[in-house]
Amino acid sequence: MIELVGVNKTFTTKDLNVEACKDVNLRIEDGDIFGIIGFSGAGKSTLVRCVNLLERPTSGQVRIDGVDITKLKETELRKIRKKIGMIFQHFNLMRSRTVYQNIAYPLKGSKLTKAQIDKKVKDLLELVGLSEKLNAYPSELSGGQKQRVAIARALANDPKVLLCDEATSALDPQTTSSILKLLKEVNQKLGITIVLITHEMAVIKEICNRVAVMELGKVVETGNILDIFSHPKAQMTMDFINSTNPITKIYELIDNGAEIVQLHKGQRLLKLTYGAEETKEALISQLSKKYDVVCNIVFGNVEVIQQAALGSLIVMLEGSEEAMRKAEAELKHYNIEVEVLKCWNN
Ligand SMILES: Nc1ncnc2c1ncn2[C@@H]1O[C@H](COP(=O)(O)OP(=O)(O)OP(=O)(O)O)[C@@H](O)[C@H]1O
Repeated sequence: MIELVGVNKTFTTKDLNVEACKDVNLRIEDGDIFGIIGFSGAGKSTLVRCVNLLERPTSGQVRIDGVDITKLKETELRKIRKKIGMIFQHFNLMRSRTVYQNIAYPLKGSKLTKAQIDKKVKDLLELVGLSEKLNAYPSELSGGQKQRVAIARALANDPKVLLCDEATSALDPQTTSSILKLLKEVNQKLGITIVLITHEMAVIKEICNRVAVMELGKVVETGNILDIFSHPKAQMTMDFINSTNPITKIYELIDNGAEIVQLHKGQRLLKLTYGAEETKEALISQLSKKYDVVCNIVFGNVEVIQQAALGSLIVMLEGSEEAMRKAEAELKHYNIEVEVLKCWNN
């Protein structure tokens, strides 16, 4: 388990102090694929580099399996670092060495025999699907292939944790997907905990089970991926979620005064977000019967996150003020997020 306790990191330059991480408290369980999302400059890279002390926190603790590694001597720290692999946006491969040599490099000075190293490298190449490229040089590989080599190299020392610093940001969507699939395989087959930083919610959605949202050095929200997607609290989280949901087209339509969102007296436009549990209730049809409101679906979207359905609906509600207020309260009672997008009088 990784715990960050009250982690602060301030960079002091000639003319200013930058507080890159402010009082960060996080707990990452063994086996998690933990995402850290934030815009550029939010402090994600600094935070993830604090986990293996590539950056030393200005204050606070970094506990790995209960041990505060900021207090360890250099030799002890080196041992811990071997158990924390890392991959980067720009791969950081050694250009003058072959794929095979890149992967074997971290095993230099290990107790393994040459034959054992050879087996290990070949097994890793097979795991990342690049067995035929063992004698190629990095310049002869695509971006996705380079990242596969970097993953194999990061796994050479049998780490317990793999830190991924924007590992897919330089890759096209299809290659991103294949690398994320590989990371998931690494997590499931080898039981390696993955900490992944990104500025793309689509990446988080595809493989993470937990997420922390960072803004200006602070963690503004953290939780299970489905809870975060179905009931986000921080504005920053909502912005990230909206960035991957086609339903947010509605905001553009409202801004442009499109016909489809024009309201008449007694109408109200709502956005409803609901998780798997809530979909079991036929709530929309019940509402109409119970509260004498008309509820028309304007459009909707359902996506599957961590094998659970998450729905969003844009609905037009029509009825008396009292009836609509009660209908909205009923929706909230069933744990459905209700956002009033527009009322007839404004
Ligand atoms: N070595 C450094 N010296 C001074 N300031 C730094 C240093 N490293 C990072 N910073 C500053 O710390 C803040 C957080 O940077 P960081 O790279 O952690 O953010 P990020 O969320 O990873 O952004 P990006 O996605 O653009 O890499 C930024 O304002 C950055 O300029």
